[in-house]
Amino acid sequence: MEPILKIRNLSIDYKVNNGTLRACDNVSLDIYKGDIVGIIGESGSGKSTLASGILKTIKSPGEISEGQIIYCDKEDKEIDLLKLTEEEYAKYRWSNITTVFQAAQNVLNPTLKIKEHFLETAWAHNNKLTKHEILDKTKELLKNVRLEERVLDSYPHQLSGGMKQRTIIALSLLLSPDILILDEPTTALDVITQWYIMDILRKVHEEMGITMIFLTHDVSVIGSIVDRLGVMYAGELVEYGMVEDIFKKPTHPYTYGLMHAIPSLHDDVSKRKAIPGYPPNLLELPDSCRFAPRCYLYKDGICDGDSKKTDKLYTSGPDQLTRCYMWEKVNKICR
Ligand SMILES: Nc1ncnc2c1ncn2[C@@H]1O[C@H](COP(=O)(O)OP(=O)(O)OP(=O)(O)O)[C@@H](O)[C@H]1O
Repeated sequence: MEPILKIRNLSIDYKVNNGTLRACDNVSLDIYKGDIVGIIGESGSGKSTLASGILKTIKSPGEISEGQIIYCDKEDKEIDLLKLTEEEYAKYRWSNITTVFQAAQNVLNPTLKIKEHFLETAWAHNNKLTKHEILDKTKELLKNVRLEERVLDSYPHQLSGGMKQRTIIALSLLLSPDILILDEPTTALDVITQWYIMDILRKVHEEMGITMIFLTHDVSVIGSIVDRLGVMYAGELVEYGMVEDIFKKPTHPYTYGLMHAIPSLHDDVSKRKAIPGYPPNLLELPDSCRFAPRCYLYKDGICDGDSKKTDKLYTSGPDQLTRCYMWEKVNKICR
């Protein structure tokens, strides 16, 4: 399988009053064509910053300080997105790489009918399309997200939150992009609507083969849909691999903690455990490995938490990478 996106040593900083905060630190990962990838991590771990980096929407006081994001287009041409000017990148946004985020519903203009959103978006990228062509495609997309055609004549305030989110998903697919980035796409919705939307996205993926990147703090929502899972902690990617491997054999103690914190219907809820402690303040990182203050391997003296050894990712399985150099011990020692 070929990567569609190669992220290399991506670092993104925010300049704040009391210093520079590196929200995304030296992140490298390959996203493969047609895959569904989940990026999980606690609040503040840098997921949204990573998404904004890929979309080149980082705003001051943030800036991309180093790295490359190579996008392989539909003709297999490699484009370094970070080298594009704002104008050049605009050609790729919507048509190639698009996004749906948590507060996406607010991007619907309250004074425009839903159909006008579709027409304006399509014409902004290709003014040769006829109204008929756009509405035909729109109706097909609405069907994919299980919305009736009548929503076309509605105003946003006449739709429920879940309907608005499905409208945005349909809108994001209008120009047949090949990458869809979903940043907490269902967080603001109730649990039933969350599952309904995840099911729709699964079907959209089946039918369109689009590469999807989900960013969320809630692994239980995406666990059943993603092929690969990346785990972020304090700005770093700490583990990346196939979702079954990560669920069955996590090789970073943080991932282990996350997997054992998820409640399940099949086992004793009292066995679920929250990870003790809190993520570090990114302006006052520990001298040790960033996870050491919360790690059993470190607390039990099995690992010395040497930060220099966490500068890179180690191969911990045929298709699995981890930042923990004691990864072989993780499943034996963690509890
Ligand atoms: N505009 C900004 N200015 C200053 N710091 C920022 C800004 N945006 C994000 N940060 C900081 O960058 C770090 C990563 O934030 P980010 O929003 O990327 O994390 P996240 O994992 O997406 O969290 P959440 O799930 O809560 O959205 C945090 O410490 C945050 O305070």
